[in-house]
Amino acid sequence: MGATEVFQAEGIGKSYPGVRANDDVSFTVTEGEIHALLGENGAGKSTLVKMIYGLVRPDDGRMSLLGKPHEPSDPRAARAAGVAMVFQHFSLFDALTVAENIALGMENPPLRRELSARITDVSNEFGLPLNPARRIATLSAGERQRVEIIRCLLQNPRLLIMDEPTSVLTPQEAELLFATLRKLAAQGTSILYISHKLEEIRTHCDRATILRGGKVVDSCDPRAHSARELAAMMVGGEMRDIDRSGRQAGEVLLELKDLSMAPASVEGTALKAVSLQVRAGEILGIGGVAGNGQEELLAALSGEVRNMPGTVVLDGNDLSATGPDQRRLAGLLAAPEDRLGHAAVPDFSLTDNTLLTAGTRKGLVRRGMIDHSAARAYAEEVIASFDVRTPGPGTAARALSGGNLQKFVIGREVLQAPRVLVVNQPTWGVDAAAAAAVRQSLLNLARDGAGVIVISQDLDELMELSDRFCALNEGRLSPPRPTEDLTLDEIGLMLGGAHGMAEAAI
Ligand SMILES: Nc1ncnc2c1ncn2[C@@H]1O[C@H](COP(=O)(O)OP(=O)(O)OP(=O)(O)O)[C@@H](O)[C@H]1O
Repeated sequence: MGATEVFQAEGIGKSYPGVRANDDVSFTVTEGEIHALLGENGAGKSTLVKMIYGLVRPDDGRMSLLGKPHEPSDPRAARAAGVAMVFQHFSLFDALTVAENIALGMENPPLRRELSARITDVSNEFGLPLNPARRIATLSAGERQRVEIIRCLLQNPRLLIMDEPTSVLTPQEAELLFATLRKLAAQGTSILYISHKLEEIRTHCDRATILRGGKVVDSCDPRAHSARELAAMMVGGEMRDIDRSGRQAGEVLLELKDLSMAPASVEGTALKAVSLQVRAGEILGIGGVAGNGQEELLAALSGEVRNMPGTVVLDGNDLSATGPDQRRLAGLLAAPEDRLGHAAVPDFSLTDNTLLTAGTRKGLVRRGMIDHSAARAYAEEVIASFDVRTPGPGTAARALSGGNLQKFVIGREVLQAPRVLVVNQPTWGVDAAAAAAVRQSLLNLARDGAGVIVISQDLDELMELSDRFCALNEGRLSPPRPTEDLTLDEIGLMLGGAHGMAEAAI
């Protein structure tokens, strides 16, 4: 045994109804190590870290931290033992300042002035620029994450858990985060890191434990493997290549003409004279840092927000005054970014969740009557076609792992054969194999003659999928450019000045 052990799990098990989420999981994290947890959606990563952080109790096995038994009854006990966790979804109050939010999470907060000074110290020490007096509402996603990280660092954790921390960050913000994690590791803090971004894990992690179906199937030095090899270990088989063939741009299906729209909330972004065309058989990629009007654009297209006459035209018909149901019937479908709450009702079964968007177009609701067996059959079709890992269509949406719910949400729209499909962050939190499947389904949809708009912060994804690319920047859409000719530098320029970018690059 070389390096000092900080955390150890031995034979950990946890079952949910119909699912063995963790099965005989054993692994060790050593001092100052950045340790990746890898696995497909539903492999059991979140369940495992929730047990370490005291949110879930294991059914079997033992954990130890710094040589002592680790059996936290709640997160407070886990924090007291030296474990901190940064979640995928932030839990910050928009109306309060950075310092006020951090004070709220502390057991014995010091006086505000002293706390602000400590926040500034930690932020300087770890290169995470943050002003303690700023209101959360004014911060970018990357800055909000810094608040969460600094909150954790003030506890001097021995083990810091991060669940998909870079999925909301710009490339510059992600670099800043890794520089911070390196410093922390050099000081002896151990980091347990969940991510689906394999290149990121290869570059920054010292060790990887790979889970499949709740079991540890491998452990390796990720730097010694290609991303493809890591993906193969996760799925237990070879990755298939994406097939981009067979697409041909045809007639214009959807046209936005000078679409302007007030923001949905005070924190929102106004859309400013957005114009675009989507042709049959093509994928239009829209890049940009979150918060630059992406949600507003999706709401304007889905019909959740009505538009000025003549601004949204599908197949020559003005849809601007119509709501979501009429747009779906006409063939304009949308899958929003926030899957739990917006795209799906958490407490509804998957069957009932099909009714939300497929009710009319798939004939699951006729003259106000729900056809339950048709809805169930459609849910089953989505589950089978999109490889959604779940005990069945009666399962509540909230019981699915994040990536599996995303596959369900995208599948529910794709299988309705839209004329035009708009998706926002289609593979956010989705594992490499499932992301490839989701992307392939969008390519196939376009190949079969639909128009697709992909809104995403993942530039690699946009380069892989889109025929033309435009950037959304403070509610303005740049003119489209053919993706083939674009270099990453040019894309950077198109995104340049986007909200949060300049600051993150400092
Ligand atoms: N509260 C719960 N109730 C029922 N089943 C659950 C619950 N939480 C997790 N599961 C199930 O346990 C399994 C493991 O889920 P978990 O969220 O740990 O996976 P994951 O590897 O983190 O996935 P992802 O990468 O998609 O976040 C999944 O099949 C999931 O559906």
